Amino acid sequence: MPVENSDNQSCPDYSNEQLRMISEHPCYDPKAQHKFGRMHLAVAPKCNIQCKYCIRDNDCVNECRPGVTSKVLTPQEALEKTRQVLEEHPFIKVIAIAGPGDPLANDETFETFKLIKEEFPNVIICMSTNGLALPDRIDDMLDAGVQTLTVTVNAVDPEIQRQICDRVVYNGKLYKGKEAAELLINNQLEGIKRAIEAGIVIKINTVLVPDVNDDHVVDIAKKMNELGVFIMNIMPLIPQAEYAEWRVPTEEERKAAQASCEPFVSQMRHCRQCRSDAYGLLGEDLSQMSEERRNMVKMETLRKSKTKSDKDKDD
Ligand SMILES: C[S@@+](CC[C@H](N)C(=O)[O-])C[C@H]1O[C@@H](n2cnc3c(N)ncnc32)[C@H](O)[C@@H]1O
Ligand code: SF4
Ligand code: SF4
Repeated sequence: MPVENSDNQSCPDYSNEQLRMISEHPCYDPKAQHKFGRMHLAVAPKCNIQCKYCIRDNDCVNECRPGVTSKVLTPQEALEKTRQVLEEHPFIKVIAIAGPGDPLANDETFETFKLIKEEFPNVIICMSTNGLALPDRIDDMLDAGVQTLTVTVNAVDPEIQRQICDRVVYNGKLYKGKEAAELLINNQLEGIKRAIEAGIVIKINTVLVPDVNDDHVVDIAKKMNELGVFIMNIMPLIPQAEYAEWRVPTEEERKAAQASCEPFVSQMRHCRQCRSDAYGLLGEDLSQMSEERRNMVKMETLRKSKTKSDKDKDD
């Protein structure tokens, strides 16, 4: 069944199973965001590239941005956390690994997913990567049960990419400058193509960096359309690291970028730029709540599920 989208979009035909996953994934379907939650397991601290806007931090309790976590977990700790959280919050349907580094640069990612898939075969397994190692790890990802995947694509032109990331380590070798940017883009495009062929549903993240890639996002969207990417998430730059002095794109600039890309790839407009250990509904990160507030949310969830089962019995 083709997914509803613009006329000139070369969307693959999605299977019923893929459509079910999309409808239960709070980032892929805006209607799912108030019903279903996701949990990020922070098991992946290392990264194989250095984006000029990224700072990865552990022990951050109060900061709410990508790349931070309170603690890096081992695969076994991640499994135990999943047991506890899914029991208390059964509305969480997606178990994801999104850092604090790059999931494909950490073998713990695959160990964790295998443990989780064995015990919770019905959850949606999701991952977020820069895509450098994607062509090499598709089979490992399929073995580990990955079904939905986000790739961060900030440029499809190496001259623009090198202004955002110009250092990558691939097969033990350091690449710099334009060569690094070219390698990253080629692997991302090849990896996305192969992942889609393998049945993985793809979202891309694009960090909107004013005066660097803002006029270029539409070229990214056109390329993603050719590949059959499901949805594109244009996120505003959080100024830090080498981009600490850069300006944040205005709301108008972000909306204009989304509008220019919409004819080519559907746009996600409800991203919360979550932490690497966020869990719960998108707008209600339980990792950031006090014990007391968490218990209130838990009681409310139990109350709602009891009301629903009472209503189902009556019907
Ligand atoms: C922390 S990364 C983890 C996954 C993976 N390493 C990646 O880059 O896709 C998750 C997302 O946060 C984004 N991100 C990191 N630092 C950011 C910043 N300063 N401003 C906006 N987005 C940022 C990344 O580009 C990526 O899309
Ligand atoms: S790929 Fe992800 S974790 Fe690595 S430097 Fe870039 S944003 Fe940070
Ligand atoms: S950062 Fe955005 S895309 Fe990722 S889990 Fe949060 S809301 Fe979804």
